[in-house]
Amino acid sequence: MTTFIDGKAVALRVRAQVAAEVATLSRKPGLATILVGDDPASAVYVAGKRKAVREAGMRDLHRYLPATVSQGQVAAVLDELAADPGCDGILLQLPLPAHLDPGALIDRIPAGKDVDGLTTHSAGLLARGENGLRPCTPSGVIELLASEGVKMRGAHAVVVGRSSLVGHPMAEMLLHHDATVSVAHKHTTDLAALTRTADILVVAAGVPHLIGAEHVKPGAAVIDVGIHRTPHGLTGDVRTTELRGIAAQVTPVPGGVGPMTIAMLMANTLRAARR
Ligand SMILES: Nc1nc(=O)c2c([nH]1)NC[C@@H]1CN(c3ccc(C(=O)N[C@@H](CCC(=O)O)C(=O)O)cc3)C=[N+]21
Repeated sequence: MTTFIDGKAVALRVRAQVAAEVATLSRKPGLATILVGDDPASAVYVAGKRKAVREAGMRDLHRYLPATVSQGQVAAVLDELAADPGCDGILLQLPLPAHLDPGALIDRIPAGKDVDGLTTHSAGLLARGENGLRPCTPSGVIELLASEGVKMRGAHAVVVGRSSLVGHPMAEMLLHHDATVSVAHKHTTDLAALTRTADILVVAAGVPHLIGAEHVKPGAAVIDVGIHRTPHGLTGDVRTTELRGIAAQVTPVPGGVGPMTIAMLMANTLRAARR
């Protein structure tokens, strides 16, 4: 029996809880999403985040900047939001146009407003296991595993992908939950041999349909972080239908990890506002 994890339902629960707590605050938390340029996928994700902000009873402080904007102009917007007491969280949507340096811009966000958990400061707190704001997508994966009762302590977790947005923080968060963690990437010599030893398999490779039945141990929990727009609709990094009857749990795309990313962003913004 394979359970298809309903990420949308878990996300709605998290968002409802955030909204209930926001309603008790004397001041509405504000989240600034910053979208640079006209990448159509980014526009969809940012629209989803702004809708969630409004539905949580928070203030939408969205900024749009044209693709031709300079590094200094983006920095000025970030600095203005950093100084604004009504702004509790700042999210710079990635990817940025190629002429901009994302690392330098992200690091202008103060740690207390880093609701994406992507600054050098937040990454350092995560690496040291200290309190801080955590990246939303790996937080959402942890929340999904917990809500499904998947045991992390002592499990072998394999993370496919090592990006600073997902793979790397994901591995660290699984470590903090006492899993034994392996990280695979494009230079891994025998991917299937490694992933077949995984009790928990988190796939964040950015390669459509990379993972199939031959990669999965019977009874494993498989989390698909990939999201790709094809002429036939959205698909992930996992050939999910092949895993029916093999995996114990699997997340669909859409309706799996994506909605959790947005839910954890709302939870981070509430946390940032409280401090
Ligand atoms: N600074 C930054 N922070 C991010 O968190 C960030 C980012 N940059 N860049 C891109 C990725 C991607 N991402 C998603 C958010 C929601 C869905 C989502 O809601 N997906 C829906 C489908 C929505 C659709 O139609 O595409 C689902 O999977 O069911 C997906 C992907 C956040 N990202």
